[in-house]
Amino acid sequence: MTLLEVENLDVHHGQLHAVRGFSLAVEPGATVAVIGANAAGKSTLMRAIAGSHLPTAGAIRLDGKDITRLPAHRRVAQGICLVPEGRRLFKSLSVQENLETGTYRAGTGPWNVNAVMELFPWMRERARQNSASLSGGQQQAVAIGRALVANPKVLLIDELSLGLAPAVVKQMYALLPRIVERGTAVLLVEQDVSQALAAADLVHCLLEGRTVLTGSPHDLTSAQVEQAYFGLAHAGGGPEGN
Ligand SMILES: Nc1ncnc2c1ncn2[C@@H]1O[C@H](COP(=O)(O)OP(=O)(O)OP(=O)(O)O)[C@@H](O)[C@H]1O
Repeated sequence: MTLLEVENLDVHHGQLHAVRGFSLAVEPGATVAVIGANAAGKSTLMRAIAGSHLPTAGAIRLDGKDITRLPAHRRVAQGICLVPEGRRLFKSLSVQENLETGTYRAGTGPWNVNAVMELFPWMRERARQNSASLSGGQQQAVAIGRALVANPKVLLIDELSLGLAPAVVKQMYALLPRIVERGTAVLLVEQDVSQALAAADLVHCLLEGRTVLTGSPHDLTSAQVEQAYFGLAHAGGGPEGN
């Protein structure tokens, strides 16, 4: 059964139609990427799936169960966790304390504070360090760890690479398979197209809130992706003109 299903989703900010007729399916163990330029609607989509912004139309199902109107905190308990854009750590708390906040309403599964510290070994030495004093990459790691300890079925990551040096981005992406191999599907939003294409089994390209291209990165040419990303021409390869 499809793990996460989004069907014909519309999301508004007042009069602004930010996400238009968006559909996607995330299968267990998959890594799915949503790419798109600034203001394409990526973060709005992630917040709608996480439950912090209610859609105006369409449906979101997890394990076949309709969660479209479920509040965000109850989605965490059902198995959806968001790593928000800009990390949003509790800056006055230590690394360990930030991780512990994620255990509230945690599901059962392989992840706990110890497992996260095995994934990011530097965290053990810095467990008591204030999170505000960490580098951007370290803060991103803590934000991912805080979401993982809730044992999500689907981990949503909004802009993994934002503000990070290329070498750090590479390290973070290199760890994604270790998350997926433990049974957590990943849905990520990314402006770094090459990283997203390298990591994902399936990619959706958003332009002004619509999917303009979708497919396996292996089947898409870089010209198709570029045209869809920048809205240069009819890109082909997916559901268009919703
Ligand atoms: N809270 C808000 N109130 C009003 N408009 C918003 C709000 N958040 C986003 N928007 C608008 O919705 C549209 C989509 O924004 P969104 O942040 O989802 O795009 P994005 O693809 O994530 O872009 P970025 O990569 O710049 O974060 C934009 O036009 C943006 O200005």
